[in-house]
Amino acid sequence: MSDTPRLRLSGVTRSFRTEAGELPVLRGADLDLNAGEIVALVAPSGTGKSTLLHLAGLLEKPDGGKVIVDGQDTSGMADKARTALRGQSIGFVYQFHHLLPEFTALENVVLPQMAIGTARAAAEARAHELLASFGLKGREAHRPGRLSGGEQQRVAISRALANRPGLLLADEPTGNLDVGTSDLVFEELLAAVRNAGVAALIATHNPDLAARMDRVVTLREGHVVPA
Ligand SMILES: Nc1ncnc2c1ncn2[C@@H]1O[C@H](COP(=O)(O)OP(=O)(O)OP(=O)(O)O)[C@@H](O)[C@H]1O
Repeated sequence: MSDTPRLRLSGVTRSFRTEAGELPVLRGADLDLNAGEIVALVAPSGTGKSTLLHLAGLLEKPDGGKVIVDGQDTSGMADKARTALRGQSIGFVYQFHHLLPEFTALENVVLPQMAIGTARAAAEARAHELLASFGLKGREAHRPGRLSGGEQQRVAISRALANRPGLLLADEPTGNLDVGTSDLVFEELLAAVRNAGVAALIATHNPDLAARMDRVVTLREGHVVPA
């Protein structure tokens, strides 16, 4: 495994224009995430967790500072290159599954692989393997609407890991599940991430879940600091 951090945020700034004026959310945030490291992001509502995850995930650009993914500085990158890097190196899990409702569980895991050029047969084999590892053997042909909330999140996690990303970003990944299911799915998520040696940044409001990760950070006055 290389020593290059899977994610490096360096002096990242981001503010939003609001009716009350300029709202500085991130004021020079620094964070290094090494391969295999699982970090919890626990911070009060409105302090910038989603903003940070969107910037780390190359969904938005910072006003200043650097977002470096797998050693690649994304600052001056063209949109096409950012999209390619995102597809190849970053997996996302959201609070709500965001699966494509018209496609089966299998297809939802196959499509992001085909989007980066994986052949269908190989993508299907990988999808079968991932879904089986989350206990979804026999459910591959179901559409999301016919799966339980926990099953939907397991498909979403399979999808996030499908391209073997170096970095997984998750925003309250089990936040919409009941407590028992949330614990179970969260354990499965952590096990899969550890197995794959993926670096993960996981925002959660749940201190019990955060305690199971390697490190807990928070946001204070626009900076990432140890919790
Ligand atoms: N596009 C935007 N335009 C204006 N203000 C925004 C925008 N996005 C976020 N904000 C503001 O920036 C601050 C941080 O928002 P963000 O969603 O990152 O917080 P959060 O910590 O993820 O909150 P929560 O835990 O409630 O999801 C909030 O005050 C929010 O209102």
